[in-house]
Amino acid sequence: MTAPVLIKVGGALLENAAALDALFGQLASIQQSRPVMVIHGGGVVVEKQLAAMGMKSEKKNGLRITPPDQMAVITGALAGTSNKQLLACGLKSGLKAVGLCIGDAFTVDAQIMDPELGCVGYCKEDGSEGDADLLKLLVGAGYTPIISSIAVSKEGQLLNVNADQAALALCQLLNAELVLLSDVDGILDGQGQLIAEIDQAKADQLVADGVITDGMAVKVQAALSAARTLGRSIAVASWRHPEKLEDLLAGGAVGTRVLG
Ligand SMILES: Nc1ncnc2c1ncn2[C@@H]1O[C@H](COP(=O)(O)OP(=O)(O)O)[C@@H](O)[C@H]1O
Ligand SMILES: CC(=O)N[C@@H](CCC(=O)OP(=O)(O)O)C(=O)O
Repeated sequence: MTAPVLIKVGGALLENAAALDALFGQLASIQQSRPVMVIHGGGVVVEKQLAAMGMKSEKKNGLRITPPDQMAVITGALAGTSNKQLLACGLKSGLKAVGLCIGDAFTVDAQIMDPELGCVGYCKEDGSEGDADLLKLLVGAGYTPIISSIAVSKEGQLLNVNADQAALALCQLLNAELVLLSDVDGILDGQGQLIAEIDQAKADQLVADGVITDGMAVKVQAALSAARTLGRSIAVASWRHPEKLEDLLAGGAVGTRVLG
């Protein structure tokens, strides 16, 4: 089987119906020649739904502190609202889309990351304890899995996994080609210019200088880790330009290449 393409999309995409349609149109076209899977976030949706319930939310080093009493709302926002909205868009685009989470069939093995963060999940980075069977079955039969970052621990607890970290675990499990799509053109330098290529040393420097912060710092670490273990670069680009996706997959200069 050709290596699948794993596209990670960030939450802000869910608020942009035109961009969603354009992206899924491209994915349907790519799916003609190679399998596609989508892993998604939905931080914006989580924030809106927590606020609507009168709940406060905070992040620490780019990760959402997840008290147990917020887990039902967060699960609903990610595995429910966000996942099913993307599913609907995928189906409309002609894909045989299926909406899942990383906990289905214990695809990704996750455990509590740090009790101070509450129900935040940590995935084994190399995917060694996951189970790729379900996704291989679906992808082999021409389905397009659309997967949220809600995990289930071995003890049966629902966990909130950062979607970039979930993407990292999945791409390692499936040896997939990972593309991280966000609301920016790629990783930007101190002048707001796109960085074409970045390695660990350059990333560490930009994080230390406060140029790479918040969610982008988590994303870059996930991409560096995947690039290192898979032995190939990982692209960080924008979902605002889906027309560039095929060029990106063909190795063109689109977004930032994160080198291992
Ligand atoms: N150096 C940087 N280059 C680009 N974006 C950055 C940088 N540092 C911080 N960011 C922020 O990271 C955001 C993308 O990360 P995140 O919010 O987690 O996105 P997503 O939801 O797409 O995963 C950008 O919208 C931007 O505000
Ligand atoms: C632990 C943690 O931070 N979970 C994230 C999961 C969603 C996510 O990562 O969404 P984006 O890709 O849109 O940022 C959260 O609750 O926001």
